[in-house]
Amino acid sequence: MIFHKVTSLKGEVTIPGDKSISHRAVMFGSLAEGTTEVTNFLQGADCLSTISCFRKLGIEIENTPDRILIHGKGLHGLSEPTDTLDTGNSGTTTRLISGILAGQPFTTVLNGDASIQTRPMKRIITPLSMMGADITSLKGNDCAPLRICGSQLHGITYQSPVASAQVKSCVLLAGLYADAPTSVAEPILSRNHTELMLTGFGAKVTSSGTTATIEPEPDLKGMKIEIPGDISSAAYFIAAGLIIPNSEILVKNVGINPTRDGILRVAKEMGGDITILNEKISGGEPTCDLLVRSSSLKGVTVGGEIIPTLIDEIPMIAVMACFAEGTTIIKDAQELKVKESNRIDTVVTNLKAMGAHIEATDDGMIIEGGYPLHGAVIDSHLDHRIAMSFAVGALGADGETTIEGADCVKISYPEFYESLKSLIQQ
Ligand SMILES: O=C(O)C1=C[C@@H](OP(=O)(O)O)[C@@H](O)[C@H](O)C1
Ligand SMILES: C=C(OP(=O)(O)O)C(=O)O
Repeated sequence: MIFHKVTSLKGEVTIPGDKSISHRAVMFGSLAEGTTEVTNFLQGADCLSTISCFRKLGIEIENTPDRILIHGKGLHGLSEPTDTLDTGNSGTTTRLISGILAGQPFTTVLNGDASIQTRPMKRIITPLSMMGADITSLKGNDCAPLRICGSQLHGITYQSPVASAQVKSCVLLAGLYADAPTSVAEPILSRNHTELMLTGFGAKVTSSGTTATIEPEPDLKGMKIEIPGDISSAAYFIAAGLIIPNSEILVKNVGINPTRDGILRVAKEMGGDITILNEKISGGEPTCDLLVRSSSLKGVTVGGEIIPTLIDEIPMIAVMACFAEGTTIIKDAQELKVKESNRIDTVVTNLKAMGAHIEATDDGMIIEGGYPLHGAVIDSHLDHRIAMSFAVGALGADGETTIEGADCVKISYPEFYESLKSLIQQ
């Protein structure tokens, strides 16, 4: 897909449903008694992978344009699938479903695409094995394909070495099937959608600092869920509005859960002109609209506790930093190496191709902003976050930019390019 520099972005965009929350609605709705009705569900390929897996586990799920109906069968209502569950490109599907499958009285094999088959699964194999699960990486490389022979699980207290909501959620979901309460502590608090939504379904989940604890065998009851817009998708329009001159974008329906809102805090610290409007609670999560205007940005240091709250937005922050005066340092972000692509490498290589002054570090990158970017051929590595971040960067770069594998945005934001184009002023 080819992009050129634009002079101004104006208008409004409504952000589609949150990917993390959409996955969880399907999973928890499947484990609840009765029907769960979900509106503003994200029809991205990752969430469709979750639907397909739960259908194979015997759950009837009606997917219509205005709502999803999940006919849950209760905690013990899943049935043995007849073939491998395909988790596609989705780390969230792979890791969360593994926690559920560990507690089932049957064996399942899970696999996904080439990217999923390189993503680390030892981080879930270790705690699930401590709980008594029999889980094997079939190629012996601690990645998918995984075979999970479910069994009676034991409650554990687990200290996770990584701040990861996927690890935390996996262990808490296995804890639904354990013989005693299960606790997970993490080095820094990660997104808490699992804790919030499971509580809504009737589970007993308590959180204290960076530790979450779940009681086993709750009666989960189907419910209605309105999914808020995904701040990780909003990030592209926030950045676009700030870096493109003469721009004003109203970004509507953005989830601003404090465990996810790091991008807003960083954009404001960089000098971004962002006004929060219409704050409300939707589906148990805080949401708002954001009015974003072109701004003169300055470099910042991003590291420590804020990292889990903006981990998926770092490619966009790196591109934004090229349009800011001064130095931006991104650190404590080693997790970027184990996403859909190695996002330290893919960001640094592609930004260098556009003329940016950027160096990779072991846990992030250092960017000298203020040097104009020029068009280049960008390899997305089929990573949706890379394609979207560079599409925005291309609108501020001189000349022509080609994004290879641009179609991968279907993973988390199928309408991304249409929404971006609708803002371009001729
Ligand atoms: O739990 C989730 O929904 C997610 C957690 C994060 O991954 P980690 O748990 O690996 O940090 C994030 O990068 C991913 O996009 C979605
Ligand atoms: C890392 C991501 O997702 P997942 O881990 O679910 O593949 C992402 O969406 O940026």
